[in-house]
Amino acid sequence: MPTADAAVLVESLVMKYGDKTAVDNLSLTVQRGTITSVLGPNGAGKTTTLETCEGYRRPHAGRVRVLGLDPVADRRALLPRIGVMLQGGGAWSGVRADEMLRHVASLHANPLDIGALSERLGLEECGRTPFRRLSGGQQQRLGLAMAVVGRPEVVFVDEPTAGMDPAIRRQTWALLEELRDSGVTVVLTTHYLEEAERLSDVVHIVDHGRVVRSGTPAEITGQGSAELRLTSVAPLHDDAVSDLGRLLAHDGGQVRRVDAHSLTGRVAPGTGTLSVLLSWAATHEVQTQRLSLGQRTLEDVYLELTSRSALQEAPA
Ligand SMILES: Nc1ncnc2c1ncn2[C@@H]1O[C@H](COP(=O)(O)OP(=O)(O)OP(=O)(O)O)[C@@H](O)[C@H]1O
Repeated sequence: MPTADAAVLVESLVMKYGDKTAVDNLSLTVQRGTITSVLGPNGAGKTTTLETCEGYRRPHAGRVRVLGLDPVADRRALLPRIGVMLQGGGAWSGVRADEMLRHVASLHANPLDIGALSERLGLEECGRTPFRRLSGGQQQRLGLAMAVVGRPEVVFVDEPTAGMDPAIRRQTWALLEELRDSGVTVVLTTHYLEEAERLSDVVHIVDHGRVVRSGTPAEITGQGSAELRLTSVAPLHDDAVSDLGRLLAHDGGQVRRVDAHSLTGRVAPGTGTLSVLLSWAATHEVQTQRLSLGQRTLEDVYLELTSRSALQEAPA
């Protein structure tokens, strides 16, 4: 992946809070004009990484560049070119929503039309409400408006749709997609994996302060292969399981036993696999209690990558 002209470049970043290493040699690249999601469990180091890109924190080791600039040393040059939506809104508690948005707009040379943006994000109804009195979803919307009003080249949005109702969440997706389509780079974190899968051009999955998988959602979910899950009423014979493995291997598939009654596998999608399965079940007299053959989701892969370590850490 080319990195020279990247919107965001994070190289071997290390961030510590006292003795605790929150970000542990993390590297990632965000290409211009993409929606790139940084995903990971609570405490994985996503916010710390974003805050370092935004210039709020100085790297303990490693290098961060945003639009080719150092977010700390070149802060004055970079600030007008980026937009930041902090977790929890980031506005002053007593200030009215419309005043806050006008104030942020006034800091930029060529801001978006405030009326249109407020309408777009359903903020007109609460313009006169002090920030602390806004609902959680309204605070999020105001935070997003403040991040994008200055027409940034790169916008960092930390959990933008947390607390939003489904309709507003969709409007927010549309706004982020429009920004991307107009050339803006969007870097976001979210715990909604369906949202990440739908919106992102590229996804970085972070766990324990490191990137554990990067790619497009299609690459990560392994489009081109399907997930097989089968549970039999009676225990499955070893012969039957290895026979199925042999049959599906012709199309590059593989299966593995989960327990006495169940198996799982990565197989070629389509009717060929289905007919192999049906004739195999007839040959070995396997009566299926459950049989599913479908595309893996980003959530499946995410849980596989991150729950393994969560389980290892769980107290005995
Ligand atoms: N100011 C701080 N002081 C001490 N420890 C901190 C501080 N901020 C974050 N941490 C710790 O650093 C680690 C990474 O936190 P971070 O907020 O970056 O994670 P995250 O991936 O954004 O999590 P979440 O999904 O919950 O927002 C966590 O263990 C957290 O407790």
